[in-house]
Amino acid sequence: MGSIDTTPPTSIPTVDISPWLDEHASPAAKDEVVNAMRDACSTFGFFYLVGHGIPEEDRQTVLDCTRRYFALPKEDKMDTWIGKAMGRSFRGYEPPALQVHKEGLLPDTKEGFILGRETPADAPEAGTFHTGPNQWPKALPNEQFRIPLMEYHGKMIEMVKVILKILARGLPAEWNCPTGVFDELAINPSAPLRLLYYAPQSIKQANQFGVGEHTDFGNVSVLLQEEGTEGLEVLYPPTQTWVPVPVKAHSYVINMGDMMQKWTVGHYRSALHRVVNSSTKARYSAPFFLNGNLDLECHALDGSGEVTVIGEHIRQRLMETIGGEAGRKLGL
Ligand SMILES: O=C(O)CCC(=O)C(=O)O
Ligand SMILES: [Fe+2]
Repeated sequence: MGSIDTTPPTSIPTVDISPWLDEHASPAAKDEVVNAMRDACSTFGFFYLVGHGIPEEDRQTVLDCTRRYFALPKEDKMDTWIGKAMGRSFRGYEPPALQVHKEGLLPDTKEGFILGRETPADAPEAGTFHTGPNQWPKALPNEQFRIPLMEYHGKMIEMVKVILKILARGLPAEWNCPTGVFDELAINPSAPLRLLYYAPQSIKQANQFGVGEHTDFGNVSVLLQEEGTEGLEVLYPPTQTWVPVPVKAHSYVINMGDMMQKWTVGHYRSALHRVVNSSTKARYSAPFFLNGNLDLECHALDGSGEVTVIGEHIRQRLMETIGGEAGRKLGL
């Protein structure tokens, strides 16, 4: 029997996927990538991703767009208010204090702007859950907001497809899953990119966070954070300790969501995390969530029989954090 480690780790692991992307890398080097990602996702559920190939310039452009949006006057932001989004598409401005993650906590202080795959208003599916046209702020020229953000959004989907291929290879061999087991996830997926702003907090209340402790709902989350800021923490279950996740230059923070945990019957962990923002400095971040194709029926990969439809699962989880009247108004 192995001994239980009672020493909390000081950092989440780092996974370099450059050998996976390099056509000249050896099979052994690719296997090492698979093993590193599998170990990170089955212990922490979180890792720093490096060697991803997304140019730094693209990442900085997204953070510039985020700063630009939140510098707009309140009326301009409210012009894109999520309550004005088509049907149940869930796009646009999310004012502060919309989400409560746990009983006893005050609402999150963060505010956000949500965009996703562009579905024209006249498409038959427009206005169904998480599907529809984006709401773009009139005050920002397309070249300074819409165009670079949609380009980045497309790159995020492609990058997550690569991560899914690696994760598929890291599933237990006895499950006999094909290497394309996750491929259908990324076909017409629900894939929100959220621009987030955490206002400086001069007074920190013990029961209020930038984002209260929570797990992500979907399959794979890709977080871009601004360098020189801090606040993200991940719970390490064996010791029940919050491990800080400081920003590491040129990296993403990747984590598994609840749907991935359910689908893989806990092989990949969806870990609790939170953002403590007690800094007197503003903080910007841009998490991207690959929830996946909303109609997809996910059969538990160990063959045990449980079936979950992604759209239903995501809607349930959202209702738990944006319940009551606000949730009803947004079409949950
Ligand atoms: O802003 C961050 O660093 C993390 C945000 C987060 O956890 C979320 O939006 O789910
Ligand atoms: Fe999160």
